[in-house]
Amino acid sequence: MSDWVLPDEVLADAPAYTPRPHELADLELLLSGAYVPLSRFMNRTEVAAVAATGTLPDGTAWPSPITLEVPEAVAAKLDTGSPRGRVLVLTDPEGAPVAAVEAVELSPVAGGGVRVAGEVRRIGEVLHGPFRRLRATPAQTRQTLTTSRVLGVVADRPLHRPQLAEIHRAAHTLNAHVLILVPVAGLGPDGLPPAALVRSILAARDRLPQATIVAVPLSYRGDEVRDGLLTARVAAAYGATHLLSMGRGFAGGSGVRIMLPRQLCYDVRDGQWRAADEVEPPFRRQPMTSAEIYDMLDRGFGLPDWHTPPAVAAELRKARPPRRKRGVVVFLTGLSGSGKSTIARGLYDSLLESGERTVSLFDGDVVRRLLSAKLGFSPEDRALNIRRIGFVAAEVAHHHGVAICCPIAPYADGRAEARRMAAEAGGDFILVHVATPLEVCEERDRKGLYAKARAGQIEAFTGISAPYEAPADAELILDTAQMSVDDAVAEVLDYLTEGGWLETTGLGLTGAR
Ligand SMILES: Nc1ncnc2c1ncn2[C@@H]1O[C@H](COP(=O)(O)OS(=O)(=O)O)[C@@H](OP(=O)(O)O)[C@H]1O
Ligand SMILES: Nc1ncnc2c1ncn2[C@@H]1O[C@H](COP(=O)(O)OP(=O)(O)O)[C@@H](O)[C@H]1O
Repeated sequence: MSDWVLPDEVLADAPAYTPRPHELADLELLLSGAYVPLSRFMNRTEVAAVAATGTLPDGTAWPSPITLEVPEAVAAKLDTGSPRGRVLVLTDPEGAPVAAVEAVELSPVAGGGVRVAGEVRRIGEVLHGPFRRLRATPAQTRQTLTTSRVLGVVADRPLHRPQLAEIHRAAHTLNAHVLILVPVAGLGPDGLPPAALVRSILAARDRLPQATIVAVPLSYRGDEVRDGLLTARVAAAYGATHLLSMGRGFAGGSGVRIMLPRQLCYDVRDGQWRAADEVEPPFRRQPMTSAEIYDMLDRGFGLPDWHTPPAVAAELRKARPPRRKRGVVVFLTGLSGSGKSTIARGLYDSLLESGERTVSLFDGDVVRRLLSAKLGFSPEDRALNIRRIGFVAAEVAHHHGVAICCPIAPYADGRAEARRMAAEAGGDFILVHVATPLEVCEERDRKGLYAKARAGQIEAFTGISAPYEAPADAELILDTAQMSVDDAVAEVLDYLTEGGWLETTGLGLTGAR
């Protein structure tokens, strides 16, 4: 830690900025000492060293850059040369100050934005968020660990019986206390929201050996090897001497020894989980894969007792109700005049008629008049428009409703953000690309806008003078040049029915024109 002095009046005058979620998670880890010996956002030399050699300049192994990037407008308010001018207050998403960073170096990054390097200092407690009581710091956690061996387990997925058996076996072999670290900085690899993951782990508590459970703001960056190394480092900071690798490619070299799991299987003769080679094939039952587990939950089947303790199964049923009860966002994207609103209305009417699900329609006109009043069509305004739509749609999905939205949404980034928001709210997201060719949309020109755009009377018109990034991740693609309105609506309804979001019976198509 630095001996950085930070008087109150300096803080009061300092600019404030809310970092992105993964940066806030890094900030928490820096502040809590989980990234020891690192205590600051990295500077250029450190980032270069990590990229080139996988070490900090002092030789400490370090897999990933830990950086903070701010918009140019924020960086412009900082003066690295002056002790008062280089203070940046970092706030949580609600705007409450969490920390200050001493911006000793600013470096522009490709594609806009400026990287801010410097020490961080906590200036406010994070008071909110579920399961705060489980957020012990590494120092607090280490104090409670009295055994010489501590088996770390990064529980980024729920613990079913095979994993529980594995933990028992490893803890017994090592004669170690168990330290369960639950990553809570974002969606888990199975797409479970953090609070649901923690609940599922707590539900397995009485099936664990003596264990300490800690929620850690760890998030994965998408590179399994580096993520594994960083996780091992964090586990060591929390006091783990060993780390049980549960399907993840952890690697040693960070002060912990990696325990490779043995593939256990269920022995139908006595209901025990044993190493596969200890059970003869006719009596062996393999653990279920994540895909099998989630498929059962999606279809509303209970998880079997031989595989999952009932209390864990109950939590997972809550977190992931069957699709016919789960919230879902149906997001139609496409050019102006492609047919989004017409299909959305047909779908909405059908669902209202069937009465099977609660449904909200966020039609373009209503959105632009109310939710996004005063926004225009610059890339920034469109992004904000889609963020707002994605936000309210995710809230609908959170409460198990169906949200239908039909903005042009021309940018892949905005659509991805809407998808993420739905997932974080525990809902599903179905992207429907209404892929009617531009010529057909222009030919229809229902509102006469294409003619005006061609005549240069409307600036930045999608498809003419502004981009439309065709999705590569659409669940459904409809070309309305080739089909009737009824058929287009029926395709979406079929998709929802086949996927289990709607019951198979009772849907008429009378709403579609
Ligand atoms: N410059 C420009 N580009 C595209 N569209 C324009 C523009 N100016 C006005 N309009 C009208 O606004 C409707 C699109 O609004 P959206 O909210 O769906 O757009 S976006 O998702 O924010 O890009 C769109 O309606 P739809 O035809 O229903 O798609 C147009 O009628
Ligand atoms: N299969 C179809 N699906 C949807 N709209 C269609 C179809 N065939 C023709 N159309 C016509 O295309 C136009 C689409 O307009 P609209 O739904 O407002 O598009 P958008 O919301 O994408 O701007 C409507 O006049 C509609 O009647």
